[in-house]
Amino acid sequence: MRAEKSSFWHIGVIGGSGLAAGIDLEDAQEILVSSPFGEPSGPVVTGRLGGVRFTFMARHGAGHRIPPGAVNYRANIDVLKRCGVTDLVSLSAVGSLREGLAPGQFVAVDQFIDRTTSRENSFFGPGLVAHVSLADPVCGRLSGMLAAAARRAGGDVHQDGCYVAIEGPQFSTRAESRMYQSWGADVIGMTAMPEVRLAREAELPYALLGMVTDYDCWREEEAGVEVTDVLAVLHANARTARATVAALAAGLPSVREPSPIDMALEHAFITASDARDPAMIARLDAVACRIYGERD
Ligand SMILES: CSC[C@H]1O[C@H](OP(=O)(O)O)[C@H](O)[C@@H]1O
Ligand SMILES: Nc1ncnc2[nH]cnc12
Repeated sequence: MRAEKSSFWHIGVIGGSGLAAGIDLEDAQEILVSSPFGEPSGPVVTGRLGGVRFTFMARHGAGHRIPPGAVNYRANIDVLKRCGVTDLVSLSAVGSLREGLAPGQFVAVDQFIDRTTSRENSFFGPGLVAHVSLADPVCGRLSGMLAAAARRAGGDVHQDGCYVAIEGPQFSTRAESRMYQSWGADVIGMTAMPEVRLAREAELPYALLGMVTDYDCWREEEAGVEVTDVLAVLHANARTARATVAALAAGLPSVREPSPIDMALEHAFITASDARDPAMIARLDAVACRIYGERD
């Protein structure tokens, strides 16, 4: 395992609802990678796109078997890091909390409000305490390139969206939906948290492109969200989502300059070196490979 990231891009893509079929990769290989954090959502598919390595994982597993609250986000991020991913892109279905964000459009998300209640949200804990900064949870460089790629692929893309992550699996009540609007959230979903937190702990720059599928339930005159409507919009936009990934590959600079997020753990540990739990350290061989991984 590499201790430092190389100057080559290796883009991880986590495909959400409607994207379990994956992305089109050359020389694609399916690999089941195990993780000390338990079962990931499934195997990854790794291959190349325009000379760039991509590794894809279906967030809800093949056939969408795993609900948002049961996704093993830690194992998924650990596995992607273990594969050598340098940067991580999430393609997610989101509901809109704004009139101006219509179904079929895309939103580059840059902020989050976490309303999830029962998920493992850190790789660290008793025996090894770490606090990373999450003030700017998304990588501006990656998010900018992803949004530009989505536009080149024909998508209508809004910038600077705030995503409220709910526990689900039920959709919100109308009162909740209006409350989230009043908090300044623009879109709503069930999966970005704790994925964003864990990507940062794993020193992986992260960007999320939301595909707006519905208006949630804040519009009095409209019925609540139905999965069939969500899926209809997703299927109509799946081609653009795939074309976005291809456009991202085509638009990446040939050399990956380092990101400050590559060093997110640098000042995060607070547990004294001699008080750190060796068992905790052992399972961080991928997540914190820069610090605790085997060196070549
Ligand atoms: C099928 S609608 C609800 C479902 O869709 C979103 O998932 P993902 O972010 O993986 O695309 C949403 O967060 C819910 O999990
Ligand atoms: N309205 C909504 N609420 C939560 N998650 C969603 N995913 C897509 N639409 C959603």
